[in-house]
Amino acid sequence: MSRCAEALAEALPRAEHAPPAKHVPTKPATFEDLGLHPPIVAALRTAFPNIIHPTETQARFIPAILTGKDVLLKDETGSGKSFGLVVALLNKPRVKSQEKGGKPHITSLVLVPHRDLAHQLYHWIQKMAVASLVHPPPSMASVAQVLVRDGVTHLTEGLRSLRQTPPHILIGTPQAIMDLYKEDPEALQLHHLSSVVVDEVDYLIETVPNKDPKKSFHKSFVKASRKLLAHPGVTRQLLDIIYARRKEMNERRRDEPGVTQHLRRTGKSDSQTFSTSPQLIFSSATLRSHLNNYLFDESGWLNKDYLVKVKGSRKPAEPKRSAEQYPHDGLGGNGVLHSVLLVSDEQIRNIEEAVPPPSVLENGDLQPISADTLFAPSANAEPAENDPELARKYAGTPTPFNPNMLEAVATAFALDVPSVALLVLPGNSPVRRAVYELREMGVNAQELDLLTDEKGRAHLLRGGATAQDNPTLLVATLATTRGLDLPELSHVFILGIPEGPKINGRTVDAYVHIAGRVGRFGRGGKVITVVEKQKDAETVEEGEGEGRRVVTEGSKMVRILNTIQERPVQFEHFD
Ligand SMILES: Nc1ncnc2c1ncn2[C@@H]1O[C@H](COP(=O)(O)OP(=O)(O)OP(=O)(O)O)[C@@H](O)[C@H]1O
Repeated sequence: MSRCAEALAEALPRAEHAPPAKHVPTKPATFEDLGLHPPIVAALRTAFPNIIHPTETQARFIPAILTGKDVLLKDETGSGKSFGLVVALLNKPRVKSQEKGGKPHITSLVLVPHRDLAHQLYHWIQKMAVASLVHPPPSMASVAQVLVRDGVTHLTEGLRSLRQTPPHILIGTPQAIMDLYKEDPEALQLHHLSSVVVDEVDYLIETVPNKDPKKSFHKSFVKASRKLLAHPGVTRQLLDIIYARRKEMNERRRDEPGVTQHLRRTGKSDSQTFSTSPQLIFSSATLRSHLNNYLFDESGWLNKDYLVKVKGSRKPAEPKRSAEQYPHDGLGGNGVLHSVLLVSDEQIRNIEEAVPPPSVLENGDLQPISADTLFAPSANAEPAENDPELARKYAGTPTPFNPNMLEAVATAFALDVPSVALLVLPGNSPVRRAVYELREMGVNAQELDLLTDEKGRAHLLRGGATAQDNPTLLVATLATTRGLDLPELSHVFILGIPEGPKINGRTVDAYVHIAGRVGRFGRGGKVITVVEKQKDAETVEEGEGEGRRVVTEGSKMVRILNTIQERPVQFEHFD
């Protein structure tokens, strides 16, 4: 290990000296109160001067992590979960080799669903490492590394780098980590890990909700459960490898209920088995009860004797109400406005249920820019042009997108977005093709790619949204936007109902995550879902007698918003 990395590692506290969790005082806690080591807090303050106090949720889970507990963490999008996790992991003591002069081991493994999120966490760590008081600054390879699938480079350069300099924190997608494990299990040294974090756990570990055996849809539950058994997913497989001993012990505890007491009576204990495995942290804004139950009762991975559940308290679940019963003035709880646009060949309009927008927007950044200003040619604007090769390629093939819907996005974007917006396409949509179509409409559209694209990475750095000459529309799918934090973002456009037309918990969660890209830390924002206005012949009816109602794409969106206690607001540029 390099001298500077050694120095940073030395600056970290020893495990046995980790300060105890403190009670959260009534005045805002400081990061030092949580037990974070002063050099880490100093680096945090220098790198992120706007971050002054820990959030409520950080004040609860950071001490738990520092004391080695397993954590089940659930709080709303933008509450600082991922950021707090990174800070806590940086603070953990480095796992050193037992051999004299041996290389240190990887201390923490962070599993994330996609490479852009891996890159974002790395970027936060890099900023803090650069700002640390250790001189010269530590080599980044010894502090953190990213391992994501990228052709085979993760198995060549990635593996070489891990062998050469095992990092304090390894961030990767489960597939890439599994590839590497199969190639060379020793490179990861999984048995030496001190912590494992699974961020966006509900995306990485699939579970099926338990259904009443008497109900007709019980069959589909059985089918889905069988499918899951046959294809458990890579994250489960990885955790089964890392926590094989815990799993065995938990199973033994379940099958032989008195085993723990028996061991204690005979002077032995099974707690050693649990504490020699790395602490395990699961995090997400949406952790449904079936997943929670699976993780807690069935998985066998957790140390239930030493575990905390941290659940956000900002928005308690309320009994279901109809849209009219919501008292608020249309401005969402966290300053976010939710709109739904219905698009047909003839027009773009708001859904009927939408209420007028609040007269004064709280966030000055969101004041719409006039169309004249936007469409005026600007000296600095760099129009995003399509590659002629692409034009040739796409010219002969029909677009997979409804042009009216893309046009609605392009128009709304031009009329209202001051700086940066995100367009989320349905899963499996060809992102490049959407970018092409939007550019043909004159939109400065870019594929969201934080890892390989310098322009993309720049979006992680900038602060709040200020009007730009040529606003950017970043284009992505749900799979690549989970957990991302783009400080400039003021608008999110969603093409169609997220996760398909069926309205269930999954659809609602998908909407929550997409919408959660704005409204972070009081920055406000707008979420505009664009759906197709069905022709009368295409509409479906539900229910009987007085309860009979026509189900449209618009009414489905109202249902989703109702579930999350938000009310649709008119997008003011359309009727
Ligand atoms: N204590 C804090 N004070 C102010 N800002 C913070 C604080 N902690 C984190 N942030 C900022 O808040 C933003 C959101 O943080 P983060 O991505 O960790 O949220 P999250 O809860 O993980 O969201 P999601 O559920 O969408 O993944 C980031 O820009 C981060 O820099």
